[in-house]
Amino acid sequence: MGLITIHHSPLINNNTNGGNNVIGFWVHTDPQILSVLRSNYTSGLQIDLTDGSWISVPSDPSSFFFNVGDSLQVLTNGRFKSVKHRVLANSRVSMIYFAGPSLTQRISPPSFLMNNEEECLYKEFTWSEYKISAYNCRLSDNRLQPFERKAVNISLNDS
Ligand SMILES: O=C(O)CCC(=O)C(=O)O
Ligand SMILES: [Fe+2]
Repeated sequence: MGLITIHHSPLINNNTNGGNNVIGFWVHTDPQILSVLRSNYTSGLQIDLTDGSWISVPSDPSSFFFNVGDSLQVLTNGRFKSVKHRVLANSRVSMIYFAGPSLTQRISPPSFLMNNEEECLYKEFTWSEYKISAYNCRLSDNRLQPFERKAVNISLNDS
């Protein structure tokens, strides 16, 4: 299953916000498996480095940007991270294909990926269970948290 969206984050004068960045799309992780993004020549997409700083993704209209979603984080048992990101209001236009599972699909890592004794970080759930749970969360929440088996601390710097 998939979904295609087109985003336009209009340019908003920073002076109207006391010189602070104006956010076009608030911080979130993508819920699906993989997001494939193509943008115009305008930057604005930023990744949360979890230490309070943000790194900008350079715009390149001749490249695709792939982003790991929450479902792929679970499918790889945390090996691939679904990073928090946001978009600044900056005349940016992007088109994104979100590749997601079907509603009844169980999301859990395949056995061939698991090392001996490796424990699943997440309880098994279906994509529709995730979606129902996500409706009760805020956009910026860790929407995988209700499915964690125990407190997992996944940071960008984990090996
Ligand atoms: O507009 C962008 O570059 C990214 C938008 C986004 O993060 C999303 O739609 O999930
Ligand atoms: Fe996103």
